[in-house]
Amino acid sequence: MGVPEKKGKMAKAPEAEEKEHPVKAFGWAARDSSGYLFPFNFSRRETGDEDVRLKVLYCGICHTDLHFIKNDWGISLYPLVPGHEIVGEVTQVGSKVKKVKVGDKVGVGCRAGACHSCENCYNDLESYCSKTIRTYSSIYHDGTVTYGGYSDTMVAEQRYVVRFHDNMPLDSGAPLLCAGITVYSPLKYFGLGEPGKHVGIVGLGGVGHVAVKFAKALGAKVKVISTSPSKKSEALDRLAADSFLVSHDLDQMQANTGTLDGIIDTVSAVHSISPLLGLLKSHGKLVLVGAPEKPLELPVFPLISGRKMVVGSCVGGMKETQEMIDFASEHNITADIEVISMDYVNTAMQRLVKNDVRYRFVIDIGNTLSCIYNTLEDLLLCFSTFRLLRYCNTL
Ligand SMILES: NC(=O)c1ccc[n+]([C@@H]2O[C@H](COP(=O)([O-])OP(=O)(O)OC[C@H]3O[C@@H](n4cnc5c(N)ncnc54)[C@H](O)[C@@H]3O)[C@@H](O)[C@H]2O)c1
Ligand SMILES: [Zn+2]
Ligand SMILES: [Zn+2]
Repeated sequence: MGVPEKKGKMAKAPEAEEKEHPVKAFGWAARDSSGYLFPFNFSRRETGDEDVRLKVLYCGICHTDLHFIKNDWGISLYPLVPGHEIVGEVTQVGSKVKKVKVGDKVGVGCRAGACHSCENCYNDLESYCSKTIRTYSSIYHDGTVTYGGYSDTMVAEQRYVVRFHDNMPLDSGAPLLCAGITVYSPLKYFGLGEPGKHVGIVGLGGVGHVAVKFAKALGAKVKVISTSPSKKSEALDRLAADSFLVSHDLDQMQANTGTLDGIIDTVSAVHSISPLLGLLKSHGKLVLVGAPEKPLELPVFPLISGRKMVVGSCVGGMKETQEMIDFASEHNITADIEVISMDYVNTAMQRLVKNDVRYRFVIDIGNTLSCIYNTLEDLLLCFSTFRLLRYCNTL
């Protein structure tokens, strides 16, 4: 997800916003920073001329969802429906939509809108627009709060919809809409995803494991740098990385000094970047995409002496997101996933905190969200009937 600047205290969405649009929607939302998600009724706008409506089928769980539901960055709007790795089937299109048609399989990622008139927008870099609108927990053009993909239905402007190819599985393809573009974009922009380049990937989680796949497919040599020696065989055998380095093994780190052209750092928590800078060649680039809630310490001397760069990257523009999906489709790149039902989401969040997932949870929204809804309705109906019968008996 686009990582926003930290601002002030948590905001609260006005209660009235939950039902202010004409189209009923149902999802799961966090109501406060306890991070617990509950079933939630809300509403979505009508399908506008430029809009695509979809039935949500799958939605990945990004660590950003966890940051947001816990208000780690101080910008969460509650109630908050997370989810920005959304795949679904188009059910309706506006009169000006040319890009997709009813029945197409499409994806919606981290962005719902932008100003479309600034330099970044002209250059198809919507995620860097100062008025960028996130898929959830953001304020849309009409002043209402955006809600994400842990929900049955979604509506998105066609510019923010990407086409899925027939050979792309919908469940394991979903995480590419955030994790995929988050690594594809800096690999391309910083010239690291190229034959002859040696790239390090730090943090073998949802974003990191996809980074290995894209970097390999783009022709780079890949080294995984991890705190967990247990991930070595997975990195080498399952993800086809070229080598593996345990970050707290000082001998291994020393032996690899000055070997990497660049590093993509996906770590979600505060950590020391000093040892990573040591792994870079002169003029090497450390690209931060992980978004810890507190600032990292920046050691200046290794930067000066090696003319090294520490840079950041925020998802990617919509044109590049489509390019990434096309590339992934051509090279059979998908995420390694564990598909879960909607009612497992709170357990999944607890497991994500403990890094207990290989490597991305994906919620089977299409088959499990409506069931829960129906089950809840059925339960309410049974309860009412039961009370009625009891009432009759006592007469
Ligand atoms: N820049 C962007 O546009 C963008 C996009 C997507 C996600 N993100 C951010 O990237 C981060 C990773 O997201 P994810 O979905 O891959 O999360 P994840 O939980 O799947 O993976 C995080 C990885 O970091 C490792 N890690 C955690 N704490 C660590 C520590 N102290 N030291 C070393 N390694 C540690 C974990 O073992 C895991 O491999 C999150 O902060 C997320 O918000 C940023
Ligand atoms: Zn994300
Ligand atoms: Zn703009």
